[in-house]
Amino acid sequence: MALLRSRNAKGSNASEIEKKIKRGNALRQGSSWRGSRGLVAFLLVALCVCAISTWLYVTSLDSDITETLARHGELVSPQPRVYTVQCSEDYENHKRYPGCTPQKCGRAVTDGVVTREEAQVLRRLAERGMMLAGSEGGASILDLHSGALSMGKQFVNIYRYFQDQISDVFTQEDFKLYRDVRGRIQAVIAETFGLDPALMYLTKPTFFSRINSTAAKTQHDEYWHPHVDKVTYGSFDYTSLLYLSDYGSDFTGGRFVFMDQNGNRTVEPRAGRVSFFSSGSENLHRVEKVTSGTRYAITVSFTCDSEHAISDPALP
Ligand SMILES: O=C(O)CCC(=O)C(=O)O
Ligand SMILES: [Fe+2]
Repeated sequence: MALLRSRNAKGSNASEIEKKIKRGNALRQGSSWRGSRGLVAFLLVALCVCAISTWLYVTSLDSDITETLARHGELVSPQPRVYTVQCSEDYENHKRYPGCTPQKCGRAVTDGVVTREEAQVLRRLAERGMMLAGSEGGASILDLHSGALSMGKQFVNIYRYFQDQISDVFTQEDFKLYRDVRGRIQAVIAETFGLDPALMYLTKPTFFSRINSTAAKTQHDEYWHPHVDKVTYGSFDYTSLLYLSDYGSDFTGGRFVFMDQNGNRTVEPRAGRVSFFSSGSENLHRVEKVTSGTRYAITVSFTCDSEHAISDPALP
């Protein structure tokens, strides 16, 4: 009996030990599950941090832009949006022309000077002209005044090369529209910078540009380099750009960027939008590479020096 009891006692001891072991295992399992839950939470947080940093990095790559002066979707009208900047010393190395030489420098954007319909007519004119030839690389120009048109890796004079065919491509009305638009741009520049429009002259080059994402074949195709118009073109005192297509729908990339010391400021092209600025190094700028589609614009610039004046383009 005693043996039996002691065996029984041993038996109940054994089962208690077994229970304890099971409880211990269960507890250990529970705590390891809790441990792995902590690990999963940690991994999730780490993943989120990675995703947010990648997103921040990608958006910062997309734009080194500090400020957008005019977005594609907004209509800047009737008054131009004007940003004043301090004039550079560039003008001091040139003869001064009172009533024209920049005393107030800056940049401005307006959608109230050229209608979208007029921009479309000018764009068709550019398309027809460039259909005659065009660069092999991504950037073609057509200078209506000199007749220079990109052709392959060179330029041809459309007026000489295509002679009589030209009247099938451009009409007198096209040239009249160019003149009207040029006059309106001249007036808005004069008004904005406090100039006498009669003392400003159209200067060369004045050209249509067509840019797409084809790889550059020559230096002429490398439109994206930062530059100062007064240095690049010499005679320019005021530059204007009339956009003939829409950023975001006709093309991507291709924003105009003012490169200031404290950041980049961009203008998003919009058909009919005129962007204008004093041409000195206070307005260092570049065009972003076009990543898809085709971008059309016209550069129309003015000088204060009558010796650099050109007449409006006309059919020969
Ligand atoms: O097309 C543009 O937006 C700018 C062109 C330009 O910088 C230039 O013609 O000098
Ligand atoms: Fe420029």
